[in-house]
Amino acid sequence: KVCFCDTNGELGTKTLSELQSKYGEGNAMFQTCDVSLQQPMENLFKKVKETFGCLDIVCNNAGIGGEVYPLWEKTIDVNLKGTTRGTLLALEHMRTDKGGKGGVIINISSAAGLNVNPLSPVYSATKAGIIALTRSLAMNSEVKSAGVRLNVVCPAFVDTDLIKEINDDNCLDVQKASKFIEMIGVVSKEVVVDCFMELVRDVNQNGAVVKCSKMDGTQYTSIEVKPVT
Ligand SMILES: NC(=O)C1=CN([C@@H]2O[C@H](COP(=O)(O)OP(=O)(O)OC[C@H]3O[C@@H](n4cnc5c(N)ncnc54)[C@H](O)[C@@H]3O)[C@@H](O)[C@H]2O)C=CC1
Ligand SMILES: CCCCC/C=C\C=C\C(=O)C/C=C\C/C=C\CCCC(=O)O
Repeated sequence: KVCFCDTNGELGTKTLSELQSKYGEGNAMFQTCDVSLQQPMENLFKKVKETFGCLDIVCNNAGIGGEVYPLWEKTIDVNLKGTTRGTLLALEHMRTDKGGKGGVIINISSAAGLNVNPLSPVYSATKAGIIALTRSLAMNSEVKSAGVRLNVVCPAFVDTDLIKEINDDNCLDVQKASKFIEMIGVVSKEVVVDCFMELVRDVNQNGAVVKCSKMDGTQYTSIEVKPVT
C-alpha cells in the first residue's frame, strides 16, 4: 500500500490511476499537499494512518532548485524544511514509544550535499542539511530504541524533469552546468530506486549515506562518528 503527495495535482492523479490499475484501487492513495506547510502535512500523515493502519516506510523526496530571491528561500522551505517536517512527522507516527510499529525513513539528498557545488550553492546547502538531519536522528539512541531507522540517498544527476529545467533561476551558470552534467553523466531512475530499496530492506542499515552516480556507481560513504555519551 502506498500514499504519495505532490503539489502537482494533475500529475499525481495520473500516477494514482496507473498505480491503482496495477495494484488495486485500495492500495494507492494520492493527496495534493505542499511539504512546506505544517497543517496539511499533519493532516496527511493522520489520514494515512487512519486509512492504512500504520506507516512502515516514509520517503521525503520533494525537491526544487532556486538560487535567486525569492526562489532561494523557497528552496530552503521545500528541500530542507519540507524534509525536516516530513521526517519529524514520520517519527511521531512510527516510533514504538509513541504507539507506532517502527520502520524506516529514507530521505533524498543529492551528491551536491556531499560535495561542493559552486553552480547551485543554496540547493547544495539544503542537501547537506538533509544529510546532517538524517544522520543525526539515526544516531539518536532514543530514536534507535523506538525502532526507526533513517538513511539518506545522494544521487548525482538523474534522468528526471529537474535536470531538464536547469535555468538562470536555479543555476548560476547554465552553460557550465551542461558541461558538468556531460562530464558526470546521468544515472537512470532505476539505479536510484534499487539503492532506495536496498536501504529499506537491509535492517542493518541505519544512518547510511549512499551516493549513486553514473560515473562512480553506488557507493556507501563512511564518515567517522564520535559517540555522544
Ligand atoms: N534529478 C536529479 O538530477 C537529482 C534529483 N535529486 C533529488 O531528487 C528528488 C526528486 O527530484 P526529481 O524527481 O529529480 O525532480 P522532479 O522535478 O521531476 O520531481 C520533483 C517533484 O517534487 C514536487 N514538488 C516540488 N515542490 C513541492 C512541494 N512544496 N510539496 C510537494 N511536492 C513538491 C514536484 O511537483 C515534482 O513532482 C529531489 O529532492 C531532488 O533534489 C537529487 C539528486 C539528483
Ligand atoms: C547544477 C545546477 C543544479 C540545479 C538543481 C537541478 C538539479 C539537481 C541535480 C542534483 O541534485 C545533482 C547534483 C549534483 C551534482 C553535484 C556534484 C556532483 C559530484 C559528483 C561526484 O562527486 O561524483
